[in-house]
Amino acid sequence: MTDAASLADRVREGELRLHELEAHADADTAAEARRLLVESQSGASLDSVGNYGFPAEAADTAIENMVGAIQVPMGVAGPVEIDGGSVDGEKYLPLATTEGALLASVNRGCSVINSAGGATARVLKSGMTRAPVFRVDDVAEAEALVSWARENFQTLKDAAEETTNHGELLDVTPYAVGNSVFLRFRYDTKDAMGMNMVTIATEAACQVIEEETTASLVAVSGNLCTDKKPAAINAVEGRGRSVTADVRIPREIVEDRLHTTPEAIAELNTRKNLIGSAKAASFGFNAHVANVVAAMFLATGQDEAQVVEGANAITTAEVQDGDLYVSVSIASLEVGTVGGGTKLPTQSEGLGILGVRGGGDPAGSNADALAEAIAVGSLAGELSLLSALASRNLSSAHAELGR
Ligand SMILES: CC(C)(COP(=O)([O-])OP(=O)([O-])OC[C@H]1O[C@@H](n2cnc3c(N)ncnc32)[C@H](O)[C@@H]1OP(=O)([O-])[O-])[C@@H](O)C(=O)NCCC(=O)NCCSC(=O)C[C@@](C)(O)CC(=O)[O-]
Ligand SMILES: NC(=O)C1=CN([C@@H]2O[C@H](COP(=O)(O)OP(=O)(O)OC[C@H]3O[C@@H](n4cnc5c(N)ncnc54)[C@H](OP(=O)(O)O)[C@@H]3O)[C@@H](O)[C@H]2O)C=CC1
Repeated sequence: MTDAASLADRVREGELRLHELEAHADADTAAEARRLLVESQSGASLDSVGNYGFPAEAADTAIENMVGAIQVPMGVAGPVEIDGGSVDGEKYLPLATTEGALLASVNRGCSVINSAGGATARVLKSGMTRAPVFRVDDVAEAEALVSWARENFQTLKDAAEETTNHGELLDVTPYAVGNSVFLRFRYDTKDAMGMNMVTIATEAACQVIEEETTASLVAVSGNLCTDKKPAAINAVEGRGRSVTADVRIPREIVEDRLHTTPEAIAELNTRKNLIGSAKAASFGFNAHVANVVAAMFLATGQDEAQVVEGANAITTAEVQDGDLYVSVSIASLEVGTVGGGTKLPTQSEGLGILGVRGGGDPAGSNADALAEAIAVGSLAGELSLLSALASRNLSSAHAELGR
């Protein structure tokens, strides 16, 4: 019997395990069986969680033990005019969030950017990293490993690239601490965010290192990568895409549309985003770039834990000949348009709104375009929030739209 109730009974009786139901029924039935089990054990209703709008099978490489889907509302801001290295023209920005006032804020920023003639965005550096950690006997061996890695880059590149059609090893940077050696591998992963790709490729290179040197691999990830943790190395060296967006806004537009002045925004940016962040020892010298990064990550199927790195952003604001110049530079924005969650039906539609679904031509251009769109969305959000703070209407806006 493979109906959901029978499957749930068989799990209760210890005949089947919760995670192996897909071997006995289609993915939707397996998810329904799990809901029945969880509902009976917890007393919770999972009616809404079970009311999802895609075949459960489409999520088979995205989740295990699936019971349904959490639905986050999605909206659009814009369209916003972007002059990018890989994205060009008017684009609606897809954002998924539960924070009332966020879309209104980004929308206002987009509308002001349009009135100023559009924003410029460029990816300035690109490369996904993986840094395995090796054990050696002492510092003499550490030095020998570091020298070997420097002299044998081509050998490591050949081994790594054997595992992928798209990935290219760009460089390997060694770091040694006593008898621990870290080799930070950096790859061009084209349109993939690349964490699976670079982990597989680096593991192949590590095998060669163990064969050719005295070093022992302790772990393919030694945290100097650094993935999904706050880390200065990403803020300084970059990880994924390092992307910048800017705009110059005439004074009249700042006064009419943002209810403040270029001077007030520039002062606020210095005291809040620069001095305040420095005093807090924050990596994020910005107001709420993470808001836009998180919302666009959810809407386009990115790995949501990497919002940690996406918050490594600096916002600048200055008065130029009476007008306002604002920029946002995100050091480590880890995005892809193929692989991972980008394949899911709703997320893939989110990418479609930006015209960046799947692989780009040339390879890598779609992920660059996505990074540039996120940077412009962040710029719009910064502009609007800084204006709301400068004109003292942040709390009233949230009281009106978010409660
Ligand atoms: C809320 C506004 C935009 C009002 O701003 P306003 O200027 O009073 O609004 P308006 O009614 O005059 O409309 C201006 C434009 O805003 C947009 N707009 C206006 N309303 C909507 C709406 N309902 N839906 C969609 N778009 C909307 C729209 O573009 C509109 O132009 P139009 O299209 O009409 O020509 C403004 O007060 C604002 O941006 N406030 C800031 C809110 C914000 O950024 N919240 C998120 C961040 S807060 C947080 O999470 C982080 C924090 C604060 O803790 C970080 C930190 O420490 O700094
Ligand atoms: N393994 C880990 O340690 C971690 C994994 N993750 C997860 O990894 C996933 C993302 O990894 P990622 O490697 O991006 O995705 P996938 O593992 O889904 O692999 C994407 C693959 O798509 C192929 N591909 C097809 N067209 C292109 C193109 N135009 N550009 C680039 N690649 C293309 C590549 O194959 P080929 O290589 O053959 O060329 C590439 O390896 C996410 O689900 C994330 O949550 C996140 C953090 C850590």
